[in-house]
Amino acid sequence: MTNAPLRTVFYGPVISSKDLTAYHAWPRCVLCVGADGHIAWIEHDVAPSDLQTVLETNGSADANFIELRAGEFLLPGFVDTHTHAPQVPNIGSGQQYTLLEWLQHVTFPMEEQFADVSFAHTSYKDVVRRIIDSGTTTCCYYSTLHLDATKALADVVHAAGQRAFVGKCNMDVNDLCATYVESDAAASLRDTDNLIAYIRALPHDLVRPVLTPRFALSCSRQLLSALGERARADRSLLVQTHIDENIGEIQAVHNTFPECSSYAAVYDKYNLLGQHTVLAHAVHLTDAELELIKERRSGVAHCPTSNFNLNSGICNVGRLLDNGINARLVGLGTDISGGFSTSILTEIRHASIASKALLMHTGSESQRHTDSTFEGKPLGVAACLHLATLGGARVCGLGERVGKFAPGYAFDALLVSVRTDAGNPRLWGVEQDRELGIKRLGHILDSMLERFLFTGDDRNILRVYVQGKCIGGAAWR
Ligand SMILES: O=c1[nH]c(=O)c2nc[nH]c2[nH]1
Ligand SMILES: [Zn+2]
Repeated sequence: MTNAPLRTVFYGPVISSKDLTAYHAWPRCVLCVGADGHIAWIEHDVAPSDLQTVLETNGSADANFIELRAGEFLLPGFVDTHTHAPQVPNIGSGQQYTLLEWLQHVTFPMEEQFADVSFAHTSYKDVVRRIIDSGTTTCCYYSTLHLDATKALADVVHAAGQRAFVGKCNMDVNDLCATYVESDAAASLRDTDNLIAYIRALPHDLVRPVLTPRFALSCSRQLLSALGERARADRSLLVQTHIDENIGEIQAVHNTFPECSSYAAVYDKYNLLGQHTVLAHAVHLTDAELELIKERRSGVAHCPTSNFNLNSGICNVGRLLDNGINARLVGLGTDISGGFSTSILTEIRHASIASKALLMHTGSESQRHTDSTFEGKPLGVAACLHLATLGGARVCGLGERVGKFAPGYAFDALLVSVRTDAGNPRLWGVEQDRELGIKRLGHILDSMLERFLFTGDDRNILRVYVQGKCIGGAAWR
């Protein structure tokens, strides 16, 4: 029997998130990627002596065959649920500021330069390459307020083959910088509609448009209202914005929208709080806001590096998870250049540290909670992996397509190496022979994963696949 032409079969260790408390670690997995870039079939435990039979039974004996070497494994690609592409050139600067002064003195002057489309195109090529090679297979990008530069970003992402959401900032108000603002709500909407049509006309649907009211302070009521109408009329459109990041910002929102009871209530009033909304930060949510967001089933992009770096506060992610934000819909965001890293690995580390810092601050570990709750505990490896992959995919509405390895899912994946020859000396000593007993192999795989998550970098990410196609990584260059 022969099936449709099958493209590639991988044989070796495969790790994939199950939920916030557990992940699958299959040391001797066979995973077949079809010609369409989707996972065709998976056999979780195949001894070398059974391999040929398994391939033949699945009609895949003639497929391209890749056997992972000892010290290598496959992991679902990272999902960055919140970042700013035009701020990458600023990365690592301006850390003396808090949010509003940082926007004024560091960020808006940088973003203004993207009025020059040729500068934008050149910059975005570097930016997108760097983000892909960091292991991000799906990225939610903010561009600037410029239409043409945002089209350039969409073009670059499209050409690179990354899965992404690309949004043009809506900003018809800017009290912090008089030269970086759209002329009025109508112009902002016209450019937004133009961008949506442009992105939707691109030849494949890996890149999608996203409505991007920058934050409540950057939009007039008229603009918020019109954007909410668009979100309501087209449920396939994702919305991304910021919420409750910094105390000064929250106070300014209260002053600007005194008729609304909270920051979240502003977005809700204008129909921008829905199932397809990605809310970045959510550091200082009140209980009432938490309830509202939960009711609306919006997702949260947890951006711990940025929150530390801009001195915004520590988001209590355990509280969000326990309160079932959109069925536990929380992902990670690099929030460049509030955050200083293009890598979701950095967010994993800071998410872990943030959860421990909260613990130190509030005292001993919570005794009240059960094993399936998260508040008052350090985030474990399984939770970190989940937030970085499947959780992030769910936040941006792709949880049925990417974020884990299962038949029918797109093969968005990282081929990770913790071998000495990957060039990262901090990860020595974890190469092992596949002939070891299955239990020992599983244990080694746990250790490889944890050490990669906490000490790995782009040298360890040999190949980055999106929809079955290799688009980056250290071995691809
Ligand atoms: O971290 C942030 N980065 C930004 O660019 C921004 N704009 C509004 N609010 C913001 N927060
Ligand atoms: Zn941001």
